[in-house]
Amino acid sequence: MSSPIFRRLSHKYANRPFRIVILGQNGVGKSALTVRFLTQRFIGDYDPDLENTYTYTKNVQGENITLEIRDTAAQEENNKLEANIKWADAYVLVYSITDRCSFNECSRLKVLINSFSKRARNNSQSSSSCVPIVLVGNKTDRSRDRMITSAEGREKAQEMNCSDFCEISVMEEADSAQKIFIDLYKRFRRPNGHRRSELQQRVSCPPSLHVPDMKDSEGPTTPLQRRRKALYTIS
Ligand SMILES: Nc1nc2c(ncn2[C@@H]2O[C@H](COP(=O)(O)OP(=O)(O)OP(=O)(O)O)[C@@H](O)[C@H]2O)c(=O)[nH]1
Repeated sequence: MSSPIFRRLSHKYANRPFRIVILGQNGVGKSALTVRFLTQRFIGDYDPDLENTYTYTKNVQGENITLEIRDTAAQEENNKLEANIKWADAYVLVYSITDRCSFNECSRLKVLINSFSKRARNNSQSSSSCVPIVLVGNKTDRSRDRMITSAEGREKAQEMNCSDFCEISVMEEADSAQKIFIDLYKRFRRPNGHRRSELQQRVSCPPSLHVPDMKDSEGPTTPLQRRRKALYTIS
């Protein structure tokens, strides 16, 4: 039988919000994606050095969901990255379709996720399982400058054993940003507030291209006023 302390800790853990961290090279649009999801708005420029964690609550098909979303600063030292990877339940890896360096950076980040995320390590024991990672190619509005094809992106997502892949223009699309986060939650959430068993997580899930789904795409009602190093609550 488990001790009372263990029961208290596991209860606390099971009931905490689902945590998503956004990782990627500088300038790929991590902050733009985060703010697009939280507020439905596109805001052009952000302070590159800030890291923010936002709490987001929303009713999705009759269920109240709470997410914690951490928008990281790109120039993070490895120990900060490690802490962020350990903190999260799921990962959004962003690159710009106009920048091959940012695409390659996703492979490095995946290696770090494999090393530091318990869930990734467990999943890697089963070749058919996937990790809660969405690979996102941003800036599709800049198609003339495209360096990474959609096929390459999809292939990389498969290689990296990601759960999903999509391309997006955060500047032009609000609904796709919603879908990225809500789908991650739906796919990897803890049913009835409880953490999924490892067995439940070990499902085969090849990455696929997103088709925007309007059902869950309404944004929060309170606009984000400004960025600051803090914990934001948006509901
Ligand atoms: N054309 C285009 N520009 C975008 C898009 N998304 C973001 N940007 C621009 O790309 C630049 C970088 O965006 P950020 O959101 O600050 O990128 P970031 O990844 O958070 O960058 P760091 O904070 O430096 O890590 C800004 O000038 C944005 O306006 C997009 O979909 N299309």
